[in-house]
Amino acid sequence: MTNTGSVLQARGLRCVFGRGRDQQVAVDNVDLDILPGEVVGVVGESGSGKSTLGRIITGLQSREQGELLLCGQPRKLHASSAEFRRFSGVVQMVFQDSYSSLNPRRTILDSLTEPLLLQGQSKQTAFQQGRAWLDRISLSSAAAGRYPHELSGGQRQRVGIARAFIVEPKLVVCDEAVSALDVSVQAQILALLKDIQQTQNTAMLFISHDLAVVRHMSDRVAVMYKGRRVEFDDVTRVYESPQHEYTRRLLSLHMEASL
Ligand SMILES: Nc1ncnc2c1ncn2[C@@H]1O[C@H](COP(=O)(O)OP(=O)(O)OP(=O)(O)O)[C@@H](O)[C@H]1O
Repeated sequence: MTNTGSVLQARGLRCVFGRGRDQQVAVDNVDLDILPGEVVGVVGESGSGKSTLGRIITGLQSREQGELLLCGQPRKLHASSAEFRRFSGVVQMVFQDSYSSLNPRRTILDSLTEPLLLQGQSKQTAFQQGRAWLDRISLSSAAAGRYPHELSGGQRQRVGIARAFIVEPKLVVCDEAVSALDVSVQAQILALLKDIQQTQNTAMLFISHDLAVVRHMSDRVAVMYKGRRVEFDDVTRVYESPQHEYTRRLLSLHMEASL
């Protein structure tokens, strides 16, 4: 695979869970590329392999096969904490449940600045940046010393987003980043995410089962079906003239649900 300046280049990714008759091919021969600053949405029904794909890219999940380059650097097949750390300045993740990225026993400022400290920054510089980020995500300075359970779901997700972007990674994988939030809060969080992503010109893999949200956020969209990427194109083209039968079905279900 040649390095074309893409933030992410993936060829033939494959991930299998279980053995024998219980074997489940979660991600099956998936190719993907993401350009600097581009937002690629991933849609598909439950169990189609969206999260597994995102976890392979962030290094939280091993894969059996496939080449994966992040900013031209090959990522190993096996997930490990060393591999995760090696790429932490390049790729970060925003989880559905912000409790997954925030340690319940650590203060908000400690959790927020952890990625900076892992990169070797001094505590003083990291805390300074952390406080500036709290301001940027519209949290008061009092939030610095609070614990995750003392914040609302929306505030926690703001911190989860800031924690992912604080190291200025080239790529952020968002897995159902707003699905756990009230509809009224979702729009604010999406606006914040888009604003930070555009200001930092960060590429994003935006995984969601919500087709309207993906259309709003993405430049291109990949449609997953039974572990396969069945369509991958400009978001308007996919939504207005879907080529694959499964995409047409998914879109018509979405239309019915929104009537
Ligand atoms: N750790 C695991 N162990 C065993 N099977 C798994 C594991 N993670 C995922 N799977 C299986 O892999 C398939 C893909 O799951 P995945 O979570 O990637 O789908 P998804 O499209 O993200 O679904 P959802 O929208 O419900 O989160 C599913 O059949 C799932 O049951």
